Amino acid sequence: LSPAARFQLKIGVYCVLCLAASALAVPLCLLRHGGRTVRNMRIIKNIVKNFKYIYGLRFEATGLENFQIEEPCVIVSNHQSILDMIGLMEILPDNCVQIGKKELLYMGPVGLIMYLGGVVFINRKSTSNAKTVMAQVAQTMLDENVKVWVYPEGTRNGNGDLLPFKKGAFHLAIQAQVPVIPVVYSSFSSFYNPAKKLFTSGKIRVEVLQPIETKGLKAEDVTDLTERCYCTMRETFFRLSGMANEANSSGQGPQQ
Ligand SMILES: CCCCCC/C=C\CCCCCCCCCC(=O)SCCNC(=O)CCNC(=O)[C@H](O)C(C)(C)COP(=O)(O)OP(=O)(O)OC[C@H]1O[C@@H](n2cnc3c(N)ncnc32)[C@H](O)[C@@H]1OP(=O)(O)O
Ligand SMILES: CCCCCCCC/C=C\CCCCCCCC(=O)OC[C@@H](O)COP(=O)(O)O
Repeated sequence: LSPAARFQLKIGVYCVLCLAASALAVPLCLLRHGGRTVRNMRIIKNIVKNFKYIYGLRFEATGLENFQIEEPCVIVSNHQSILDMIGLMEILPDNCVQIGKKELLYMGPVGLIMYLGGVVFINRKSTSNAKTVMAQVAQTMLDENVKVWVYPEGTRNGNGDLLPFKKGAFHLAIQAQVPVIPVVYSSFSSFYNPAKKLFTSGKIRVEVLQPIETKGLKAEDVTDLTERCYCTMRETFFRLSGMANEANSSGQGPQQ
């Protein structure tokens, strides 16, 4: 097999695996909990945690104790690829739902299992819709003590740096007055690169950083909170990925 065909095959297997595992998990979730609830995430997690063995991925996680807080929180992490779902389930704390784009709902059994797991779907093309949904989430997380996982880059990005952060996650944290917990995954580029048709086994470092408190912060502090979080996560990303620290710019976004 050529490297390109091998790459396509591995991705194809991943898609089939996700579809098949979802089709298996749907009846399990329905029998166990009867419908849409975050408690289904435990079932999904226990299944997905085995995917890493198929691809020879190893995870080395530190800072997991930072998830041990009583109150809800907003977890923000970097987003490199569809493989992030494996890294997500590797460390996902209990009672935690993710924010996802609504297009994911239409992936057959995969959409259904996300729905059953309590994933909150937003329409990224409509800021007002996204804001309304996020405001409801702020209330729900307090009422039901759930954590919310957001990818603040808003899209996948595997180019070896972080995209500038969108502000939704930070509005959410300030509205609910709950801490932000940053989570950083090291770069996949040494073992996974679609442009180079590279997909081998590899090790991923994950660090759960200390909670950043938002008590007393107001809407006008969102930009500052976003930027602080971005800088900390970018530094951590370069450190975990073994790259020279390029994060000496003061603001968000790639340096000119
Ligand atoms: C069993 C086997 C199973 C196998 C398969 C299993 C599968 C799954 C299991 C479950 C796993 C689920 C995994 C799901 C992963 C999903 C990943 C994704 O889909 S990532 C993409 C979607 N997520 C996001 O986009 C989140 C990040 N985006 C944001 O936070 C954005 O801010 C937004 C979407 C809320 C809005 O974006 P946009 O319209 O582009 O607007 P902005 O530029 O961000 O903001 C415009 C101005 O509005 C202000 N703003 C933003 N939000 C708010 C708010 N909530 N309240 C008030 N104001 C807000 C913002 O500040 C901007 O104003 P400015 O003046 O510029 O500051
Ligand atoms: C009957 C319909 C069949 C549809 C077949 C689709 C098969 C797809 C199967 C498995 C794919 C695995 C999905 C795992 C979930 C990962 C979520 C994810 O990473 O979404 C990407 C999104 O965050 C960002 O989107 P963009 O980078 O902006 O784009």
